[in-house]
Amino acid sequence: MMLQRSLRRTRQSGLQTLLFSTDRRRQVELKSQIDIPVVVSTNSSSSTSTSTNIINVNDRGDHVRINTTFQKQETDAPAPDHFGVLFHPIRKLLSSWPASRAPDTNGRRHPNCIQSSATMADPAAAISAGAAVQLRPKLSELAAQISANAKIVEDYIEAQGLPYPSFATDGPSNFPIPETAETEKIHEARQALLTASKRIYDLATGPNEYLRWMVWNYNDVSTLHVATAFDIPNIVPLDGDISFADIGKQCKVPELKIRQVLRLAMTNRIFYEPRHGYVAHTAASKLLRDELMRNWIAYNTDDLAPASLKVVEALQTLPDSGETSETAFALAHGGESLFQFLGARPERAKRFGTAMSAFSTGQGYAVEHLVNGYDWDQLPKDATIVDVGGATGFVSVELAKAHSDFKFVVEDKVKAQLDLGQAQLDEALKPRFEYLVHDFFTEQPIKGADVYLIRWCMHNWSDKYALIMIKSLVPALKNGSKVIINELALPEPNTSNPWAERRIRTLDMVMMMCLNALEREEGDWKRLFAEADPRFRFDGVKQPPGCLMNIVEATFVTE
Ligand SMILES: C[S@@+](CC[C@H](N)C(=O)[O-])C[C@H]1O[C@@H](n2cnc3c(N)ncnc32)[C@H](O)[C@@H]1O
Repeated sequence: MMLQRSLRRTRQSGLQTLLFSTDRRRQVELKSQIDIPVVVSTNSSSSTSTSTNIINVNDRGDHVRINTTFQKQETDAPAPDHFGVLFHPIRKLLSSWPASRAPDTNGRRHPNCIQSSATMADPAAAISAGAAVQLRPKLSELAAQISANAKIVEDYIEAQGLPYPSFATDGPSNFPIPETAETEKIHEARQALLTASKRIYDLATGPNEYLRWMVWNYNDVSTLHVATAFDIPNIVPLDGDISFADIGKQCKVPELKIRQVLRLAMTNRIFYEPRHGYVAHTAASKLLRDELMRNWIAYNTDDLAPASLKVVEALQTLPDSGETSETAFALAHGGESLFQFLGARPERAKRFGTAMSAFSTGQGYAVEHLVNGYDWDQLPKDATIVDVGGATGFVSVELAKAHSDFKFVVEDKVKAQLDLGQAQLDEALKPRFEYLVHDFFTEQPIKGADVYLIRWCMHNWSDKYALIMIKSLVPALKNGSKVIINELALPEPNTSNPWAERRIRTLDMVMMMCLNALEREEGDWKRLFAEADPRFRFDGVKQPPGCLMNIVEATFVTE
């Protein structure tokens, strides 16, 4: 009866919440509106009767409804804690969240998620519980979450004397709170703020309007396209303003049309009108002067947007293709694959390179996550690492700095990249480095290395080619050789922070559109290794804390 005693105690004390310890890593708040009739718990045996209950759980601020069916159970095992029996299904749900799938950037389940991933007993049930989280938020609860989390964030900014977030011309271009161990909680609050804000906006819009607006988003993209293509961010002075008429003259576009475009852009806080007929910069429009941002926008508007309108045709005419030449991108660009297209246009290739670096050099993608997030010390002290598709070898260089006896072979098909890496290599590292032109679709020439590292290469290729890539390694592998792949492993739906999830699912879609490729789930990785060779032991997927990428590992076992 310990649960009943606890509930009674809570009601008597007038508290609104109970603290429920699920595992050593965290505590979950449960609203005290729990009314579950039959629970028996003793020190030596436990039993529950069958009953179906709807429990309103507030899991760190999110409202969740879970339908729980309890089977009648008799067991001699001591109840793990006073909620252990009653909440066994929920407890299982929460604690089965595997460390290898740390779902948010800080290695914890996102506060707005209740279900775990592959290892859960009934992922489908959990996903539907997760869907309930997303589909049935209450406006007032969301508003309360927004208010509470905004206060946490604001208090921190003010206490630290940081610049206040703003779209004013002198506003900071990034959210002002740095990502450090100390600010972890503040960033959690910011994430919760973003998630609740999006939900309340969607809810208050309603499905009908929401859909109409969603499909109109290309107009927003078009304003960015026009602004950057006509160099308007550089025409508008950093201080002061300029008339629509003068912008029109400089762009050789009628004033009226410039005004039409910019006044829509202004609704997104890109430029603003400080006085009638005049345009000035906001913090966002100022960023459009930045070369990385302009490359990112141009790559998306010129190269990808036309491809996005060809996805239907690609799926209708070439649904099963895994070829890079049979993609929506190729349909939109005269039959050229992305690689052919870039190969024939050095300027576009350069722009693609900088756009990609803008996307993937952020904090969550830093090489240090691979250097610090994998147990390299388990390898022989003088291990040989082959950096397959390693470009200049910059990843190997970082590993070499941390492990003074490791040796490296950097392989790439593009000799120019290897030459550049070799030219930049520190004298002290030279004795431990080799560079080799190699096509990763052909047999691996470096035999018996301890690790074959593949970073950001596999997601460019369909399973057909990913399989060839892994099989090409097999003749070189010795017993115990490891294949380490460092890129993404898609989480189960609703198990990660919703913003991170949208980002990687968008990337997944882009990989299909451009290359008939994909971002893979843990199960996809496991299947690839099993298909490549039965001697692979799949060791799983890890996500270092704070990292947006995953480390996929398999060991070749012959003895
Ligand atoms: C996205 S980059 C990844 C580079 C690096 N591993 C990293 O972590 O940033 C992909 C690399 O694969 C190389 N590559 C593409 N096709 C290749 C092939 N068939 N054989 C070997 N390298 C290839 C490219 O030249 C490029 O350097």
